[in-house]
Amino acid sequence: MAAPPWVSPLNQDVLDELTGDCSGHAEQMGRLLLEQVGQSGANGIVLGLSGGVDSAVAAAAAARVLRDRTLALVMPDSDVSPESETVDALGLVDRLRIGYKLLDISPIVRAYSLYLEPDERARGNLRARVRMCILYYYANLEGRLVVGAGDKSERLLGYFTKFGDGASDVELLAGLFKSQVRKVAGHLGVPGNIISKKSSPHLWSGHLAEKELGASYEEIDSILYCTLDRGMDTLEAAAHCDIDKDRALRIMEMHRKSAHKRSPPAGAPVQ
Ligand SMILES: Nc1ncnc2c1ncn2[C@@H]1O[C@H](COP(=O)(O)OP(=O)(O)OC[C@H]2O[C@@H]([n+]3cccc(C(=O)O)c3)[C@H](O)[C@@H]2O)[C@@H](O)[C@H]1O
Ligand SMILES: Nc1ncnc2c1ncn2[C@@H]1O[C@H](COP(=O)(O)OP(=O)(O)OP(=O)(O)O)[C@@H](O)[C@H]1O
Ligand SMILES: [Mg+2]
Repeated sequence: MAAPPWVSPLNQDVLDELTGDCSGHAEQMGRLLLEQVGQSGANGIVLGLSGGVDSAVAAAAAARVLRDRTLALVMPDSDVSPESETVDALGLVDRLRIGYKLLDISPIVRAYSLYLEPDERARGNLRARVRMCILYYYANLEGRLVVGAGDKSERLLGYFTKFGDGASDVELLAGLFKSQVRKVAGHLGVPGNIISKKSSPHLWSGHLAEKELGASYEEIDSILYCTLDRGMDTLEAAAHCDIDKDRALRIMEMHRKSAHKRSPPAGAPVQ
């Protein structure tokens, strides 16, 4: 089968280097969770479980150390979420033996839409923000911390909804590129179909991450790794990774333009 148009040939050595030894990451995530729950005095954690690989890894890491204190919220919007995602999320909850609630957010999103002019992107981000509100509802109700599952690739590109899925008390995957998350998922026993499925925010029908981003995660991870972790300039990284230079420049442009999503709001004190 021909590769989709947003995928270009790639230097596999770079990817092999960055996904090299992933054996310690699951333990690190467990330590971070225990430390944050311990220090805050929280009763446990709550996380959104979509059926995608990021939240599956977060849930599996949490189940290892806080099985009885982990609540997974499965929150499809039945107007746009594929049913297969909910089936995968519920299957994982069963396998991990963690507590869960299934809540269809479609009536909530529809209620907003009664009063707001239509816009696909704004409504898509609203879905992420409705999920955030429900996560914090349960955090308040049951004394839990909200655990976010944005990976390093998404965070560095700003590929998340500000104050939506980007809002949390603990970011569990922020140190792992998407390629690393997929490998750690294997160590944690996440089912193969969740690991290999195409990444998607499902904020609207037919929404696919790599299509919207215009590059594959392998390309994105290689460029971000070579520039930000290994200190190459963008064109050097593009040549090193065998990636089209305009694509590499676009990736780094997304990184620069999204700096505001990784910082406190302008004017807010940082201490
Ligand atoms: N320079 C600046 N300084 C300070 N603030 C700035 C700003 N530029 C924009 N802003 C603010 O940021 C807002 C835009 O950010 P935002 O509301 O997030 O919206 P935006 O970045 O336009 O959209 C979110 C993106 O993340 C993707 N996403 C969302 C959720 C989950 C996932 C996933 O992978 O699962 C992916 C989604 O597909 C979309 O591409 C602006 O409306 C403005 O309020
Ligand atoms: N239907 C859903 N139910 C519960 N939480 C959700 C749902 N959709 C998204 N989320 C939350 O928003 C986060 C961001 O979604 P995102 O699509 O980036 O992650 P993912 O689905 O776990 O993995 P992938 O990025 O590979 O699709 C998820 O990790 C999850 O916590
Ligand atoms: Mg997803």
